[in-house]
Amino acid sequence: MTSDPHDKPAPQAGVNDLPARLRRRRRPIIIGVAGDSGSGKSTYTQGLEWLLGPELVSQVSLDGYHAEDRATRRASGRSPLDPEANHLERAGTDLERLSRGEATRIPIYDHEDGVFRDARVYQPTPIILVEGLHTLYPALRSMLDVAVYVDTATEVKREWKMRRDTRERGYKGAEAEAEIARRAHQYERWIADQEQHAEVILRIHPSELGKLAIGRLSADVPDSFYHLELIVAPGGDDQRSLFLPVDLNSMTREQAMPFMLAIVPSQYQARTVNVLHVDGHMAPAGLETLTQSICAFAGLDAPAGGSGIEWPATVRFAQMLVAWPVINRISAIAAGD
Ligand SMILES: Nc1ncnc2c1ncn2[C@@H]1O[C@H](COP(=O)(O)OP(=O)(O)OP(=O)(O)O)[C@@H](O)[C@H]1O
Ligand SMILES: O=C(CO)[C@H](O)[C@H](O)COP(=O)(O)O
Repeated sequence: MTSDPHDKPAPQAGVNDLPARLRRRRRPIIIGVAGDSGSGKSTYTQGLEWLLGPELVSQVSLDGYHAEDRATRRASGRSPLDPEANHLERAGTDLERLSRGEATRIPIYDHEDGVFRDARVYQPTPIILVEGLHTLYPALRSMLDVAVYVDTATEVKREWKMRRDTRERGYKGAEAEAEIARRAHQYERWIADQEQHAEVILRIHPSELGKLAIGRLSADVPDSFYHLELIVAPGGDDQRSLFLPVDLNSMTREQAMPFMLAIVPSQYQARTVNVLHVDGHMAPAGLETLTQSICAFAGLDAPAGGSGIEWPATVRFAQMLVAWPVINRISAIAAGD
């Protein structure tokens, strides 16, 4: 760790042939992502899959390790947020096998109807994204090469979860409401503490641009605008991840406003971290430059569309914000082999 992150050079583009290095490795790199249900874990890590492609990256969901399916939970009253209602030791054993590069049977939970499907034999890719409610619990944490936590404000998470669970997971509105209310204290009790173990934290709040205006904000703030807060603690000597590979100030020169950027070196939980705040309109040119800079740094071809989902610019931007420190860490690991 450094006490003064300012004296570090900016990252150079094109220094790292990451795909070739990753293909040469025998053991996968494991990225763990934890956070509440509906916080955006899958959404915000899909940027890594988009950048690196399915040959190099795949996801494992820990939801398959729930001890009970939805109908059983309704009868028992247990919550999937309770670590005791999950087979975390078994998840740890499976993850250990994957980390040795061995094909492993992974249990599958199907959210569409809330039942378990047949376990699937999973062939490890060079990078494995493990996402779930308890990913940074002790049973799993020691196997992770990078730990990420997504912390989305309650009101934002509520809206996203309501919409998704009623449209895609077969919940009735009232039922989804009741479930969210029931889980509020469970989140604080069982999930939130994992944040202290993460080296990359993404916080998402409602847009705060209105508070920065003098008098009244004279621009639209659509519902899709959020205040993103990216907290990065360097892993080992990896100082590059603290800084974005581009000067985002150029985004303020775009026609479209409003936009806010702040970079705040901080001490947080006894660690030196950098905190990046962005809020508002994510200009397409800035997003493109950020994507290209990450690709150039890692020696990646620019992604040719392909994830099947056209993400709004605000979501894609957050995906790239998370991808940057993670790719830095992956590069440092792959370079050290
Ligand atoms: N910036 C955003 N704007 C609008 N919707 C978003 C945004 N980010 C995520 N969402 C939506 O929020 C919902 C929850 O996201 P996601 O499924 O990624 O969460 P999760 O943490 O993986 O949830 P779970 O653990 O329950 O599977 C999804 O429908 C996703 O499309
Ligand atoms: O906390 C969750 C993580 O996604 C889910 O609620 C849990 O996996 C159970 O899923 P479902 O609500 O679809 O039965």
